[in-house]
Amino acid sequence: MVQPIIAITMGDPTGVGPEIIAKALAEPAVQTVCRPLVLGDRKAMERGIAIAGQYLRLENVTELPPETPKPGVVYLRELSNLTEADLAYGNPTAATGDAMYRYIVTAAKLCLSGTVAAMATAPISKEALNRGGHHYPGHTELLAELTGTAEFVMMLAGSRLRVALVTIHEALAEVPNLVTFEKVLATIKVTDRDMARYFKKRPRIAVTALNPHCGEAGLFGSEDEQIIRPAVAEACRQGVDAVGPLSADTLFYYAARGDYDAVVCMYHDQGLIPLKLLHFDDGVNVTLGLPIIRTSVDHGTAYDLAGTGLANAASMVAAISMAADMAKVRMRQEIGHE
Ligand SMILES: NC(=O)c1ccc[n+]([C@@H]2O[C@H](COP(=O)([O-])OP(=O)(O)OC[C@H]3O[C@@H](n4cnc5c(N)ncnc54)[C@H](O)[C@@H]3O)[C@@H](O)[C@H]2O)c1
Ligand SMILES: N[C@H](C(=O)O)[C@H](O)COP(=O)(O)O
Repeated sequence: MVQPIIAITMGDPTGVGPEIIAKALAEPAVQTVCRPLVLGDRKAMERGIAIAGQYLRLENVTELPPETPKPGVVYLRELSNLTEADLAYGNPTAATGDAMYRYIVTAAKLCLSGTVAAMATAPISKEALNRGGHHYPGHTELLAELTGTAEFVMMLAGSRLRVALVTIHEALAEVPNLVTFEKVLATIKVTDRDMARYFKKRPRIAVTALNPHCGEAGLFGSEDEQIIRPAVAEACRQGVDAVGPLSADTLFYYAARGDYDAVVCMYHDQGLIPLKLLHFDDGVNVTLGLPIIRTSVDHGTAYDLAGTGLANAASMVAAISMAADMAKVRMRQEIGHE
């Protein structure tokens, strides 16, 4: 069977991206399940391979990797030719930020045209992306715009816990205004639909409260009773297996022991703290709701480690593997085998 092509975006070339890509591509668990195509910068990738200490050869391609990739070869579509100054570890310039953007846009276009089966992203610096003239809070929002998707969900997934976010990259002070009936309902429904589609299981979903103790009958806020409870009830009416709002302080304990398949959370740190506590090494960030498949590492650019060779590539391996699994599910669905 010809393996699906997964576009792997380099992320910030001055962070740990190139190194973790090199480490991941040296893993048989990655090489045997897909044909990786790296989108990035040649000098940065050469440096990443050297730092990772891997015996890999870099080959530029103008289109795609061959149907039978050569062992030990990394296929690269060279999308930038950054200078030494642009590649200084931990110091991305505006040109570096613009390059990160171009890697992502190219991968999204390749996915949309069906040229590649999925994309897996290495970490970017959102600040550098913005300095490069691209005003997005992260990959998720950029990909939603590029694919014309109104209802999208950031999910971070590990074997013990999966969290899906109602609000993503927002100032905490804005969160209460952004937790609306429509947004909570849409997050529950997209999570239910895409988990059933790609992970072959109708999920049992728990929904967190926003306030301590679910607002304690209005003493600590009204959002839980007035917004979240009706949204969960409507999701259930539409056939979703959901429960909530449940107090966030205890909910993750039950979810991590297996009572729920996913937890819909109201804001970024509410969901990502427990997720990263359990799964920082091997978690995957997956964007649900898009017409394309996108996975990512669950960590950032780790500038403190860039260039040391100490970065852990397990999340990158997991992200590429999940993208390949999802691509295969989708291929089987498209030819009517599921
Ligand atoms: N998927 C993404 O693109 C993504 C995800 C998270 C953060 N970011 C961005 O990354 C930048 C830095 O963010 P941060 O400092 O909050 O988080 P970070 O994840 O980069 O670093 C937090 C800590 O985790 C460690 N760490 C991170 N990745 C590691 C790895 N692979 N192996 C071993 N240790 C690792 C770092 O050394 C650091 O001590 C920010 O610009 C942020 O927006 C990007
Ligand atoms: N919120 C994510 C995390 O903390 O891991 C991260 O910032 C990545 O976001 P994008 O996938 O939207 O870049």
